[in-house]
Amino acid sequence: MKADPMLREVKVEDAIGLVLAHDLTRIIPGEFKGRLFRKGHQISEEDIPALLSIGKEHIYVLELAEGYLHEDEAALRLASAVRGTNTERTEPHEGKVTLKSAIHGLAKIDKAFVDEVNGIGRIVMSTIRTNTVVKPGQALAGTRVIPLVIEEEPVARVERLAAQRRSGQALTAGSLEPESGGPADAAGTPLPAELVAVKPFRSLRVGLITTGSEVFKGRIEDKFGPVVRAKVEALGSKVIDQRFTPDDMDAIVTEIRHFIGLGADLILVTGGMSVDPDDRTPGAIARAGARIVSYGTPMLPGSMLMMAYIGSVPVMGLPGCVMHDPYTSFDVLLPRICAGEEIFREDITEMGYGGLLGC
Ligand SMILES: Nc1nc2c(c(=O)[nH]1)N[C@H]1C(S)=C(S)[C@@H](COP(=O)(O)OP(=O)(O)OC[C@H]3O[C@@H](n4cnc5c(N)ncnc54)[C@H](O)[C@@H]3O)O[C@H]1N2
Ligand code: MOO
Repeated sequence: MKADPMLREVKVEDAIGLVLAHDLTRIIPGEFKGRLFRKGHQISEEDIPALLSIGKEHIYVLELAEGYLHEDEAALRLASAVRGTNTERTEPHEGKVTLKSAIHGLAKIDKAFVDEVNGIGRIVMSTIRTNTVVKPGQALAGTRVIPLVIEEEPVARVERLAAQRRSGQALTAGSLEPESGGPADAAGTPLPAELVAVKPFRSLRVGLITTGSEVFKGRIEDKFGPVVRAKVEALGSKVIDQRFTPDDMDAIVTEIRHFIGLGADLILVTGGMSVDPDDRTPGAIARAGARIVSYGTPMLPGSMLMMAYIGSVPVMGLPGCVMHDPYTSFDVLLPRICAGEEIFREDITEMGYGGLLGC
């Protein structure tokens, strides 16, 4: 391999007293993968057998020229440029910097920005998917550059892209010219964008309505309530009350209005969502005066879910599979609602791609 002009190649036996230019990794399959020596380590005579054992007969000593960055510094600058609210940054490790969540919340990752950065070349920005629920300490993004030493320009370009994106200007691929289409408020004023960030969950007061004559009349025990309650509580919200109704539209409408009157932040109506004559929930949500965002969600399981709003209060019709399957369309939408986001028709339609999980 051709040596970089900033790196002086030295035989290991001649390296005593010199300083390593980068972390050195040891891999023993099935046992160990990690750093054997840290960048900046001063080589001593005892290190020589270990270096030879990982195949190093020569090492690089770093002499950085003007306008060039070491991989650690480049990774740090990239991570700092993209880091948003409620994130923590690690120190470089083997040339990589990780951004982690500082809180339990909803990861927000700007996919278009990530694509743009990775299109530059020799720069890696690897992230989890946006709208993932994350715990404190969970990794959100990793940054690194491919060469050990890189010109400053591509890193500075990411910094410029990040600054422009944050200031609410979307970018056309490959250019730094702003275009319309960035995040904006209702008046069309551009909003600052987050590139890698975590939104905290709000504590919502949730009204739960369980429909079904078989449950109402005591023929079977309610199994929906405990499942929904656990999902709501896991996100830091609370079910303020659970009301039961038979398969009767007026009764369901009455309970929806009851929770609106109580000032609930979210209303969940379980069961009665499919095609039987006794399935009254979608009609009841509409009759209660809701604006229907969608009846039908292109995700399996969870295809019969209804997303609606009465004023600003989200109302969801939850099909039977929410009680049965561990991960459905409800588990995609609930965290976003708990993070204070409004769900639009487009959010629903894009759930189809990758949404076939079973059922
Ligand atoms: N021909 C079609 N069949 C089905 C369709 C369809 O589009 N066409 N959709 C399927 C999907 S998807 C689902 S999900 C299910 C059920 O949806 P529903 O929300 O209408 O569920 P129910 O009919 O109300 O109940 C189904 C099943 O679950 C029991 N149940 C309901 N609530 C409770 C509760 N609180 N506790 C315990 N058990 C409950 C209920 O007794 C029924 O056995 O429909 C598919 N079929
Ligand atoms: O809504 Mo069903 O909810 O796809 O199994």
